[in-house]
Amino acid sequence: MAKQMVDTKTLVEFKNLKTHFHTSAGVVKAVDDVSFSIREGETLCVVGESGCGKSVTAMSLMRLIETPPGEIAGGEILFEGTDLLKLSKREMSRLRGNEIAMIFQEPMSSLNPVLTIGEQISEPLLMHKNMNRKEAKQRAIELITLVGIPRAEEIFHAYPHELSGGMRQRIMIAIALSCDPKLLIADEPTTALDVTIQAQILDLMRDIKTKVNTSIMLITHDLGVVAEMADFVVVMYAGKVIEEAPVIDLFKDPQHPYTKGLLKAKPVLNQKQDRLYSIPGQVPNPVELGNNCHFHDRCEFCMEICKTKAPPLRTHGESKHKTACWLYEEEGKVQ
Ligand SMILES: Nc1ncnc2c1ncn2[C@@H]1O[C@H](COP(=O)(O)OP(=O)(O)OP(=O)(O)O)[C@@H](O)[C@H]1O
Repeated sequence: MAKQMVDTKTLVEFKNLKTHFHTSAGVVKAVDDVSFSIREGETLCVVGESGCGKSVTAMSLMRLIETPPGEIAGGEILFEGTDLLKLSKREMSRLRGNEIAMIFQEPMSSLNPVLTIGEQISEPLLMHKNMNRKEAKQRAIELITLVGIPRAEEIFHAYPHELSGGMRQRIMIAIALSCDPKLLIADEPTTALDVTIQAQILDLMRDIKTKVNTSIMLITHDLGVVAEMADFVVVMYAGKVIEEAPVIDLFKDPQHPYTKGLLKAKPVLNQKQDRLYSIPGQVPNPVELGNNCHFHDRCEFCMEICKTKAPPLRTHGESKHKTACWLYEEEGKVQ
């Protein structure tokens, strides 16, 4: 596990973010009143089952939510104190790819098949860093080397289809890092890769972290990735943050029954398990969510209050560890 962070400056602050989608079936509250912060130099993992709102949170930050059907219905996303939601399209595109960069799941669909790797790494350098072609080429070759690809000069002239999946993802990381972003968002960056390549890409990201002081927002459903990469973890469920904590606290002392379930569902090496535990039930229909605990009907500790009232996300015990669960509230205990 990564070592615990000492208190540093906040880089990003999500404040009561609400991102909704208007569909024929009703309003999907994909992100429903979400607040958390990413500190400078920190790797923050957002974890949760499919459909819980991880990607929509990141896409809201990038201002890439398609409107309609999507809509940012409320809240703020402060980046170094500036609300990204209030920036003009022009101001936002100046930040995107420059101060904030993103790596997507599928590198092939993010790379342009008709441009060489060199042209694609150089583009943000020409656009955002005012470099000339020669300077951009030199920097591109440095970046190809930084992401662990040998024969950088040759790769500079290659096209995406000439590279393997793992190499293409390395190139996406090189493009994302080209302008020294303050924030790197990686949305399931290894999901489309096979297991050995996944491990190599994670090693690369960790290695890069020690060379450049970028904050990373890493989206994953894999707790193994969380354990290896995170300083801090935000657990989402059905559009809400239900627990957040420094990584060591989360693994040592998970509080929310959903987090406990996720941890139980993870296979443990060198430990015989007859059947892999899985959390009973399913994620609720996103158009039918009430103002209650969205996990209540899957929770073995469900109380009356859980069905009718949403629990607040609050500190219980260690100061950076927060949980949204009535089990930890006086109001819940008296029910
Ligand atoms: N364009 C859209 N129109 C309607 N609903 C959408 C749209 N995009 C996302 N959603 C809904 O928003 C919710 C959150 O989706 P999101 O992609 O953020 O989940 P996720 O946690 O990232 O899952 P995954 O790991 O599968 O990507 C889901 O219920 C999804 O169906």
